Amino acid sequence: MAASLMLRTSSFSLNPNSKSIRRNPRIHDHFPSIISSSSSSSSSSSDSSHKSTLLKHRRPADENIREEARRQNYSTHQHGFSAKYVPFNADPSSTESYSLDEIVYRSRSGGLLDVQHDMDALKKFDGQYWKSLFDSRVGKTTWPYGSGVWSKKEWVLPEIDGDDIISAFEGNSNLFWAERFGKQFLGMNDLWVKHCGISHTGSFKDLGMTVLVSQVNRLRKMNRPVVGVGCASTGDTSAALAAYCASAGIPSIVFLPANRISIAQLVQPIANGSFVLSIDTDFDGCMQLIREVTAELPIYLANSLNSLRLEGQKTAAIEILQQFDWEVPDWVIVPGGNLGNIYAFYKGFLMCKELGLVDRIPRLVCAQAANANPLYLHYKSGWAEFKAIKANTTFASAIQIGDPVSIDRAVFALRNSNGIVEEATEEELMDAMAQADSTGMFICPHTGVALSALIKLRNSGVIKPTDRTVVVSTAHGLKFTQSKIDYHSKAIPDMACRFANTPVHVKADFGSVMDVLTKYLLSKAPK
Ligand SMILES: Cc1ncc(COP(=O)(O)O)c(C=O)c1O
Ligand SMILES: N[C@@H](CCOP(=O)(O)O)C(=O)O
Repeated sequence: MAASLMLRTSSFSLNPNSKSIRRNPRIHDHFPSIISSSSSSSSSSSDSSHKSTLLKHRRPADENIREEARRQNYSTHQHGFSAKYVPFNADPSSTESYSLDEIVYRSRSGGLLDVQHDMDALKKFDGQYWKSLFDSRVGKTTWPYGSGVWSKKEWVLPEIDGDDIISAFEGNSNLFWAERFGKQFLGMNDLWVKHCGISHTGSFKDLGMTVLVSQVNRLRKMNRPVVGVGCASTGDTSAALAAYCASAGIPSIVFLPANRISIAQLVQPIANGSFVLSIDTDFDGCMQLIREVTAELPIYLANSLNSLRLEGQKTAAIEILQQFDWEVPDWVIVPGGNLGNIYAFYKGFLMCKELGLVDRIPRLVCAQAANANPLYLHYKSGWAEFKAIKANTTFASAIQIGDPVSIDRAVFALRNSNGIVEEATEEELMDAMAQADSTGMFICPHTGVALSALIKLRNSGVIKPTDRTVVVSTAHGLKFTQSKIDYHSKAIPDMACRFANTPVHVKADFGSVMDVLTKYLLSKAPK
């Protein structure tokens, strides 16, 4: 009785895509439990009170969503989907590979690793099948598919049990139509900002961290030697690591460059109970130290050197395609620092192409602060020998990185997507941030770097007015209020702060207030 109630009630879950699911009988064969909760309607009752009673009792009152998923056995093991670590960009003849249950960050030769999926198993299902499946999971609270990352579980960590997943239902972030910014500053009508920073800990790092901490949770249950999880950070990775570890009850350790991250970012791991080390060096120094430490102690490395992270981050690319109804934008612009994310985007787009969801991938642009621009210099040299640099201070503090661990991944992504690298000076990135904010956004300086790159590429005619363009916004503007205060109070040496909106100090009397308001309204009146 309870089960049939559940099936009937689920049919009222108003899945906007249930029609497309019904058109594809193969999904019913392979994911019966999923389909039963999305399209098994047998009721045409118009009695809405009956429907709402049924909705209320979708699962027994003493059962939570994780238990519900367990009972329905949403496992995908039976379909033979799997993934393993292989050396990044390995020669096709290479047989080196590692189980994802091993603790390994580098290949035998010391190179990067990549997570390789069994594409033959995934290809047994066509593009329409995957589109329908992913679409059917958006906007639900079904464990774990309510997450934008885990809604693509088969392409992320196919073998992990739902019980081991640590998720804050991250992802599914707003793809914002930047109507006024596009029109006013660029003459563009199809400009979008993917707000990855409007998320659980305020940056895109949540997408990768849910995957990494879930896998750690699994490893610990398997009694693998993982006492804690650690990272070096410019502020966002540490915030995400702290939150997901706190949620899982796993100790986290973060190495932060002293006095180089915002107060908002510093307080995040403190509040979430991380063991916080403030170290007198820059991010590259912290990164070096965490690599050495994780080689000695039972601390699992959570930086994007660990390719697990990128499996989660790549879902932002898939989500962009999904939000455009599986149409491919012309350009995607991503701010780059340690350079994992640009590769994650490439990988997400490429998987969609290889599995038949789309027929091409967008051109990628990686945007760097001119004060921390090793990739830009490498690009300008025609990809000659890469040279790490000493990164200078930048308002885009989360990308103040001179020796990015994922340099090879980034070069690969850019070369294979006909990509471009641009840079932005401090004045350019701060102006772009202020301009965007003046049109109703509230972005971080890193997004300012990406918007500056867009402005340059529009001005040079590389990006056309009607090109569909997505700028990836990587963190929440509220993490970087001090830089906005400095800008708007014109307190930045050698910067004109052309778009500053300085508060007016006014005496507390009616006449003074009237005077300033009259002047203001006259300046705004239509000419
Ligand atoms: C807010 C923000 N934007 C962009 C980046 C760059 O991402 P990646 O290091 O993957 O290049 C980072 C971190 O490095 C970040 O924290
Ligand atoms: N911006 C990052 C720098 C580290 O990048 P990761 O992706 O390798 O963890 C941060 O927020 O720490």
